[in-house]
Amino acid sequence: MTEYDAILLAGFGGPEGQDDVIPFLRNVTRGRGIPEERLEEVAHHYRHFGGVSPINNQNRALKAALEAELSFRGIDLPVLWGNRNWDPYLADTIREAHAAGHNRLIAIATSAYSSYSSCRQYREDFAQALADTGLEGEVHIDKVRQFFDHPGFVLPFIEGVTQGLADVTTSVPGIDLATEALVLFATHSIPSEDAAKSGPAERGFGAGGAYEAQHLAVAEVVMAAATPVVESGETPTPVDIPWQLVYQSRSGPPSMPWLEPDINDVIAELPARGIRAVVIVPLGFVSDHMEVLWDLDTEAMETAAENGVHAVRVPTPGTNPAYVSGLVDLVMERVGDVPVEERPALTELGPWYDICRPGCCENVRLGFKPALAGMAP
Ligand SMILES: CC1=C(CCC(=O)O)c2cc3nc(cc4[nH]c(cc5[nH]c(cc1n2)c(C)c5CCC(=O)O)c(CCC(=O)O)c4C)C(CCC(=O)O)=C3C
Ligand SMILES: [Fe+2]
Repeated sequence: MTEYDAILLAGFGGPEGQDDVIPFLRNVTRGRGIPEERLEEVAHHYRHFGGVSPINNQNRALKAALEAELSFRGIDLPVLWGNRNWDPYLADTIREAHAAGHNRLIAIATSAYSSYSSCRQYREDFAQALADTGLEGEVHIDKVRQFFDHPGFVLPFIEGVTQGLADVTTSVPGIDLATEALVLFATHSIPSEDAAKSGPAERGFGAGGAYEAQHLAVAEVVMAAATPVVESGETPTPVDIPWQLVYQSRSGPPSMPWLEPDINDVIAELPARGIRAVVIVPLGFVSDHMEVLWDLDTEAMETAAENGVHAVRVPTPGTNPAYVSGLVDLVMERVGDVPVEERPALTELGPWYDICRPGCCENVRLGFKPALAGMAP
């Protein structure tokens, strides 16, 4: 048994009004070398929605759903919510936790895959929050494993793709799913250099690192489970529907390589490939972020319409009961010190590590920063 006295739900944070937009963007991009034009562009996405990101309300809803699930299971752990880049900030949440007597926290970061931005940066910000509050040695923070292949995270995507393919079949009469449809698994692009450094070096993941390998492995699981089976003839045969991993939300200077191809470039080529419909899966996102509302629902949908391609976007896990219950399972496997071989994982890559390996997801440009919940370098 590992004794924890609270769950720390660690979010990214987002603006909640027009006045928050610029200060929020400055928080996110401090020291990052993001070009001014890119910031203006992103500010415009937020301004379009009244300066309000959906992310904070998504996290409020997730917190409430986790509390309900914990109470239903009779588990006495409060859920404390803190963000990396906006109010409520991690440091404030941790200070309040300590004041209320909670000193052994198990963190859930709202991010499923391995990379600097999606794992290590959360761990660095935990370390920074303890330094800022002077609570090093007083408050202890562990973090649940990256959960890209946990059934709770994957099931909502399986439901969504199944539903999306059914929608395509009815909306585009006579479509042949095997030749005229395409499932696009979309995730956040990251610098190629960060991708290569994602995950432990000794696992030998190749150029795209653990980040790309994890997305590809989960996409395969989703396709295998969501593919319709044709019942005609002797043996039911699954329809072999083409799918592809694509990237979105590229930032940084144009001279710096980021993961490609971009979802819009791929959609623009679809008429030439004879594709008439796409199912867009926000595989890299745990809930409706600005990247989903703008980059997918606005931009990618527009590109699809311009090219005469029917497009449906699958829901994010959000507060899907399977996801909420899966997150509680992830906490409870740590509380119960459940052995690795008994932990659920739907791909060969997992279950991922509780304690990140030395050098895992380091950022070569920003240099070394202390991080919690990992092995000593
Ligand atoms: C992998 C990844 C995730 C997924 C993992 C996770 O979920 O944590 C993610 C999530 C998010 N990213 C978000 C917002 C932003 N990300 C930016 C910048 C960047 N993201 C990066 C990567 C990722 N980002 C990177 C490599 C940069 C370049 C600068 C840097 O190296 O840090 C910028 C600056 C402007 C721009 O450059 O686009 C903004 C505003 C929001 C909030 C959205 C909302 O408000 O709903 C969320 C959830
Ligand atoms: Fe981001």
